[in-house]
Amino acid sequence: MAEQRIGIIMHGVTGRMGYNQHLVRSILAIRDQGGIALKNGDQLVVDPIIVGRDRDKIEALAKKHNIARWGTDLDAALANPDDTIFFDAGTTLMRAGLLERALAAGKNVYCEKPTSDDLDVAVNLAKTARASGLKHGVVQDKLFLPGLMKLKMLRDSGFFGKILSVRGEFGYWVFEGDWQKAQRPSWNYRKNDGGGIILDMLCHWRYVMDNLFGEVKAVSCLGATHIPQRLDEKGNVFDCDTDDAAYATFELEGGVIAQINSSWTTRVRRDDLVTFHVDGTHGSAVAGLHKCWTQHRVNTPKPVWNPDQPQTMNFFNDWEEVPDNWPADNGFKAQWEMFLRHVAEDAPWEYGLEAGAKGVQLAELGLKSWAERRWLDVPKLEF
Ligand SMILES: NC(=O)C1=CN([C@@H]2O[C@H](COP(=O)(O)OP(=O)(O)OC[C@H]3O[C@@H](n4cnc5c(N)ncnc54)[C@H](OP(=O)(O)O)[C@@H]3O)[C@@H](O)[C@H]2O)C=CC1
Ligand SMILES: O=C1CO[C@H](CO)[C@@H](O)[C@@H]1O
Repeated sequence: MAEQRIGIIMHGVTGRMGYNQHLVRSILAIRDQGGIALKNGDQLVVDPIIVGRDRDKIEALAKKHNIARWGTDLDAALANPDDTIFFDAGTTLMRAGLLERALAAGKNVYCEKPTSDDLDVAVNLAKTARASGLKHGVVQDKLFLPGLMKLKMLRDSGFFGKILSVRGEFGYWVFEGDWQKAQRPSWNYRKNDGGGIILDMLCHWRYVMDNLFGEVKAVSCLGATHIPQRLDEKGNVFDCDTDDAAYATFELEGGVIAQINSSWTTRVRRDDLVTFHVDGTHGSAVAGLHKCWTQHRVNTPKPVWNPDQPQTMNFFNDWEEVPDNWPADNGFKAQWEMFLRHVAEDAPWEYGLEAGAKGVQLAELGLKSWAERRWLDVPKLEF
């Protein structure tokens, strides 16, 4: 068995996502498991260099995790021909510019979502990546969640019959930062810093719906800024000028109707932080991040509306859990492994920057629908 090295420039690893999901739980986990086995029997071994603007933070991370290569000079990192992948989980607004630079330096590129806050920029980025012949990709982590993979299995098995509708509930309470520390960065609530839950979440919902329930054809979205002021990381009060909740309805291919609420201002009383309830002619299912419950047409109870009596039926008892028939790895790591295989041995890959642009498109249309108070069609993008 021969060893093949792959050099990865990682940017944004001092942030929440870059550190937890991409550095520690993906690339370092892949390093520590000894790499990944390629089809030809070789072992692909990852060799990251972490790059960021804050020397102290980057150096401390490198020391803590035994990462030999680190730096603050991105141009120098991009100039090294031995590193063939550039990854970004930094701030949304810098993403497209960084990826353009990396593509110009001949790097394969992979990144967090959204690829931009502007559709034209996202489309041009996808076009540039396509024209370069380099490999490119965007994180679509929700597709790798066990709960959503179970929904896909149910759909592929024909369990649902015809899918009629989908109700998605995403969210939890994000503390304002006064008497409890906020658990999200403050830029999420400032438009000029790339914040807003519509931009954050509609790009996820685009690939979830396209891949699991039907291509998105039209959107109607109402946003809200429920909490007008919060405290930032330094304890200073700031004005929130962008949406912290979004109430959206979508028309999908095949007549499926999807409603998805996304909120940082809701208290959870449901199975998980995100749940999708799918109703079909033959069966229904409710999936959270990991678990999924089903109710087939033959197991469907027949309730009778009688407001004069307390409810006697326990509706939760009529659902059966889908077993865990395959091992669940971290979804970000699973997608990283696919991307590494795509780069190293041209393995199939469906998550290019075109998919990233489609996510930005839905977010942009969601914002426009809110501003103009109307339904909008989702046109097909050309790359
Ligand atoms: N797929 C998913 O589930 C999720 C994806 N995301 C996406 O990930 C990205 C990062 O989000 P998150 O981790 O929450 O954000 P954080 O605020 O935690 O991290 C931001 C990162 O960007 C860097 N950065 C910020 N401003 C600058 C600048 N001016 N110049 C250079 N570097 C800068 C920070 O570096 P420094 O430490 O030096 O400040 C840090 O590494 C966003 O695009 C977001 O949409 C976010 C949440 C979930
Ligand atoms: O993109 C995202 C996906 O889900 C996460 C869970 O809250 C969010 O933090 C987020 O910003």
